[in-house]
Amino acid sequence: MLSELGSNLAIATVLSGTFVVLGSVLSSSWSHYSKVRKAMISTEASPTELFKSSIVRNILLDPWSSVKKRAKAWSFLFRGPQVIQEGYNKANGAPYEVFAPDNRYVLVSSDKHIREIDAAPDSVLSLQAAAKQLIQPKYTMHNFDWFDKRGVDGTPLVRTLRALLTNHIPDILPDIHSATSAIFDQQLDSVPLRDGAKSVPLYPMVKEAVVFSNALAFFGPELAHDKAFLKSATDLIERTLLMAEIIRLVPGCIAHAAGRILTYRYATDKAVHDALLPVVERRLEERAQEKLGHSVAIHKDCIQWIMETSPKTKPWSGDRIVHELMALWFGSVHIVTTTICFAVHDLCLHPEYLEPLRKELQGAQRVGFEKSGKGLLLLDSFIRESARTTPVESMSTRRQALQPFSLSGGWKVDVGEWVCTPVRAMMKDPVYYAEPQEFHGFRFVDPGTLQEFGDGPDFKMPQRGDCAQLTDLDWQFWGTGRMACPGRFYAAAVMKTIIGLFITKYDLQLSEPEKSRWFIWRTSTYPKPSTAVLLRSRLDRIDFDL
Ligand code: HEM
Repeated sequence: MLSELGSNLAIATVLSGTFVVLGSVLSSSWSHYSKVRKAMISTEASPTELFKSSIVRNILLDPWSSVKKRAKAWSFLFRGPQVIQEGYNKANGAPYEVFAPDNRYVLVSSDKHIREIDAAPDSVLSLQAAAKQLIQPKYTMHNFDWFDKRGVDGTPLVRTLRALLTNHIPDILPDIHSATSAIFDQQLDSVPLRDGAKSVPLYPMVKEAVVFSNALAFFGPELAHDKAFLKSATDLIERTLLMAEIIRLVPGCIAHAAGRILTYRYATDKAVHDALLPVVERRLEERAQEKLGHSVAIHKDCIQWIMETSPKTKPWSGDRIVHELMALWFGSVHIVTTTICFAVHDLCLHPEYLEPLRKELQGAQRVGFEKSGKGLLLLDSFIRESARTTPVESMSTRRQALQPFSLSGGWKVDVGEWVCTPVRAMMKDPVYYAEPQEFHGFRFVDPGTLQEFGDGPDFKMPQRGDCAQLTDLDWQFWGTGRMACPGRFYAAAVMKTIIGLFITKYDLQLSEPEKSRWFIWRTSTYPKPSTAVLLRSRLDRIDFDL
């Protein structure tokens, strides 16, 4: 589906791009012409003076630059990370702008400007509004018309994830571990053994494990074991990506019609909604029964916690809870899957890290991880370095302006435009990281900790003393301040569990290391679903049991 997504988007883009570049040049020329005409009527300026103005010069004398500008905006779809990097290199720490076909983004990287974004009220800069533009929930999430402004009807989701799910991690890790191990065994069973190894496409293998983990954590064991539900819920993610992109790219006047047709033709949101709703309604009923003094089943999952933390004065309806769960599902499965895939690629490319990581996973550190869902410092550093060198996202801290917003120094963000951070470029900047282009899996480990794991190769630590951890908020990976990802502790624990299984169960290498392993769409770098890994079962393995 992801490769289908890539090729469908490419074809749709080339076709609609040609029309829209021409159309938008014509329409922008027309609107500039009208502005000039109005200006001529309303000012004292002579036509000659006005003719010298930049607008007239640009549009009437230099239509070519308008075409170039639009073409560049469309090229953002295929080379977004590069466009952002080029702007970053020129800006020298100052804000700068980039254009996509459907929007203008102002990118900021200094501490001062990032703090200004975080301090702006939700009624001025909104993460929710940016997310709404990104995934078009009205069409992709069963008509979910969420609020632009955060917390209008409470923020039970943030409390659910940040506190309740985080505390619950040690309880669910053993199930996630054993289910993932079984998923891996099953996937390998269907593949022939050649020269002692099996070649398995990595992305579907990881996706199945993440889908199970998140379904268990969010919806509970009943739905996590329902294969038909998991299939629809998995399709929902990739179709949402595809549909939202098409709706964003077609001209505004036909976006609604396109949305309706796509919903009718491709959507799986109804199936997911209809499977979740009775479960949620049953929970609401149980809560009512409990209030009357009846004893009811105990559930520990996000359905239950969102219900319990929703505002007492105006509790959320079943439908509202389901919509929130669907958005949570979409936002979490994909990013965790892709981040794990790149970390596994890095394990294949840097096999010298495997032995110390195995020692850690089979030693005393593991006990701490089982109890708290935290720790495993070598693996933590390896994942952080992998995400630093190959981040899925090139933009973070996205905020859409609901009112005009000005940054200190004069940069303006108009209503509808976004302000965000160039996370990928920042993570490759020598200002923040020594030898930023090089991969050093134990960059963030304290040398004493590394020594405990013995006499392996002499790992280079270009940033001695920097013991930053995966879940720390100093690197834009999880966003900024009060909006920073509330699911990061869960995400880190699941990533360590799944990557830990690859490390302890297999010797691994890329099947075709010379082939490209990713493709770009807008600001995202996606692992190619066809990339396969050669897995050799480690007969002498002591499994990383939980
Ligand atoms: C590698 C995995 C993940 C990454 C890189 C990631 C990254 C992010 C980022 C960059 C933001 C925006 C923060 C901002 O703009 O300031 C965010 C928000 C969010 N994330 Fe994650 N995330 C991940 C996994 C998860 C998971 C597994 C969950 C759920 C368990 C989750 C739930 C959320 C929610 C609900 C928000 C919105 C927070 C709000 O509205 O205040 N994320 N995440």
